Amino acid sequence: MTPELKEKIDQLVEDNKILVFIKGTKLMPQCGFSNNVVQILNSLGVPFEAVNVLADDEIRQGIKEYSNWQTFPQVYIDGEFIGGSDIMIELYQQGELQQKVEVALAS
Ligand SMILES: N[C@@H](CCC(=O)N[C@@H](CS)C(=O)NCC(=O)O)C(=O)O
Ligand code: FES
Repeated sequence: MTPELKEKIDQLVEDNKILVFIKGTKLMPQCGFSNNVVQILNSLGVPFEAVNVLADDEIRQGIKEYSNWQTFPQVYIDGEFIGGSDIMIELYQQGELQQKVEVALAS
């Protein structure tokens, strides 16, 4: 990955307390896995930013290396890589996601 791309991703992660890399947009997710995390975050009613990896192949490939995670969605909360759809569903069901999000938004 180029230093420029790493810097671009660093900036995105830094600027957005809750950031998701998904296929499609918040309003129109293009895959069921991406849709899962969008709906979970919508149901929590928290602000979040979404990057559509289908619209940017450089980011689509680069973020896999950056996160060391090969699939989408990818979720970052407060600069920390959380995981994908399975992990988000699990955290949500355990009530841990609500907690993480509250802590992130309060900081
Ligand atoms: N078990 C994964 C499912 C996600 C998944 O399998 N994503 C695939 C299909 S959308 C993917 O991103 N493949 C890599 C790519 O399309 O670049 C999760 O929990 O997030
Ligand atoms: S785009 Fe086919 S499974 Fe996600």
